[in-house]
Amino acid sequence: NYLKIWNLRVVLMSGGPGSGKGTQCEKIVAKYGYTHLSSGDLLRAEVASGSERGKQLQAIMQKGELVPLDTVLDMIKDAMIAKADVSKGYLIDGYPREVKQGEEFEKKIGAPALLLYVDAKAETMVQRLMKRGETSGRADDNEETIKKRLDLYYKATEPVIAYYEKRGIVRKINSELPVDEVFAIVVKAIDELK
Ligand SMILES: Nc1ccn([C@@H]2O[C@H](COP(=O)(O)OP(=O)(O)OP(=O)(O)O)[C@@H](O)[C@H]2O)c(=O)n1
Ligand SMILES: Nc1nc2c(ncn2[C@@H]2O[C@H](COP(=O)(O)OP(=O)(O)O)[C@@H](O)[C@H]2O)c(=O)[nH]1
Ligand SMILES: [Mg+2]
Repeated sequence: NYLKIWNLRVVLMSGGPGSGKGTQCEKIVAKYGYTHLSSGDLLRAEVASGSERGKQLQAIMQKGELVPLDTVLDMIKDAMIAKADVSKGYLIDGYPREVKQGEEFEKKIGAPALLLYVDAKAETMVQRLMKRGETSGRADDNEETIKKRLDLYYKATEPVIAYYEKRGIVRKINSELPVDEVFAIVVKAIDELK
């Protein structure tokens, strides 16, 4: 089963902070039974554990900066291996965040079949995150950190999408639409895979 992860389908979910990745992932899991791994959630779980490593992560995330590449990739890989027996495929949310992370993912795990790119305007993303911040309890859902996350997204993460575009696996989806309309396009993209 250690080897099984290399044969399972990998779908990447990308897009800016607040673009609706988590929302769409939940719906994908309900329909397709993929194993959802959100790198942000994995990191927040480590923070919540109160470990020494968690404390270091917390400081980075609070500033809206990126956690070192190896830390996140190891967490994702461990989680993939742990689920290999029961998994029907993986939905990786929020990773890779920069081109280097994409390259490392390919080396250590493999090539993704599809990248779903949920795209919303910066203004929309800020609005959604400020709203989410009222109830999320997330230390980084505040105006100052949101701005930094957005800047870093445009600088570091958008080039990742361009990197996968060259391979023809990117499906760009307008996530300004209502959730169910966004999902209908997502379903089409996944169903076209074979
Ligand atoms: N591969 C990743 C994923 C997350 N993070 C850290 O975890 C924070 C939160 O990540 P995530 O939950 O993915 O948040 P966003 O994409 O900003 O937005 P959202 O929660 O809205 O999906 C990031 O700002 C960053 O500090 C990281 O360094 N590397
Ligand atoms: N109007 C609208 N709101 C959305 C949509 N997707 C997500 N949201 C809202 O935007 C916020 C951020 O969504 P989330 O899924 O956490 O985004 P992520 O940061 O990309 O994971 C949430 O509070 C959602 O309720 C969408 O397609 N349309
Ligand atoms: Mg999310």
